Amino acid sequence: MHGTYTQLYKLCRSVGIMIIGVLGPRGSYSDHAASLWLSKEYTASPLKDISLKYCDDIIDTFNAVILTNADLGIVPVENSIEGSVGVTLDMLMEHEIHIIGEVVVPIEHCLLSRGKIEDIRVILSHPQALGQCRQFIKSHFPHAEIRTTGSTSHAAKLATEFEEMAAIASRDSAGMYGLNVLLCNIQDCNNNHTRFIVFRKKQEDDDLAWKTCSGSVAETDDTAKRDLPHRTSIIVYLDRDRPGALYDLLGEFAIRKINLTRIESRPSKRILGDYIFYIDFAGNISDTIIKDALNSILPKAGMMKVLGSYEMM
Ligand SMILES: O=C(O)C(=O)Cc1ccccc1
Repeated sequence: MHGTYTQLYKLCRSVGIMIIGVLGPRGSYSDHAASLWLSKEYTASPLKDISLKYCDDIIDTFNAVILTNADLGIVPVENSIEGSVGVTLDMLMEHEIHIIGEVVVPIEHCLLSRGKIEDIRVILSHPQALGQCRQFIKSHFPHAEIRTTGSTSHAAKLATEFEEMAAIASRDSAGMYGLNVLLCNIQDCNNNHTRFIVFRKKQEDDDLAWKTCSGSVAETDDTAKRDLPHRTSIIVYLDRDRPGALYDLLGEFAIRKINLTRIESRPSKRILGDYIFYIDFAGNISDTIIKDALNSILPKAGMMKVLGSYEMM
């Protein structure tokens, strides 16, 4: 199976097709995020040059880029109701990837089924979607069996099999899989948005953009894009547990008036109570002030990984 995919990728690349890994099947929110991103980035070039590879889950989407040479991957990273997508953060730490863009997608979950509301015994969806509709499920279907799936569109596909099954998924996937929309906008807060990241495999010179000093070649590329507001994402591990270590690290941003847009901790998986930090901030790694901040953090950190700078949405 793996060999067949690899041959297919080689063929696509040889004829100039860009392959993008997303959560499948068709109709997932990741699929929608990919369309939005492509329409923004590739307005001039025809979409026939792009081929989406539908992956079973987020880990497979990373593998498509890391192992089977998909050019890009698009995965959810955080949601305004449910917070971080833990598996995405873990994969960002585990693999050598480079973030090149982000897409923010408004999410309106619907309850889809072949049957009627009173038939529903089983509710299927991606864990993030189930989390975003936790109160809805508890109040409307307190006795339903809950089953998790790799994506919301996979849930919709499965729900076509039995009338007692309902999927929490997008309105688009109802049309694609021939399901009825029983209820719409069922998430626990009206304002529901998910941020997706667009990434590729890390290249050797990606780190030169912040490791080289002012006036170097790396600093001068892509000047037009640098004028748009950018976000930079890094991962830091502090190694030695000491009072004020995080304060000290964050101070490097504060003294330069760099605006942090997100900070998230995740277990290091070494020992209980040991964490790595995911930090996003406004600015581009090609900017001198950002380079200075990163180069000042480097000696204070046990490990620092720069994930990339990309246009803010
Ligand atoms: O399952 C999907 O459709 C995804 O793309 C993951 C997801 C699930 C719920 C909200 C946003 C993204």
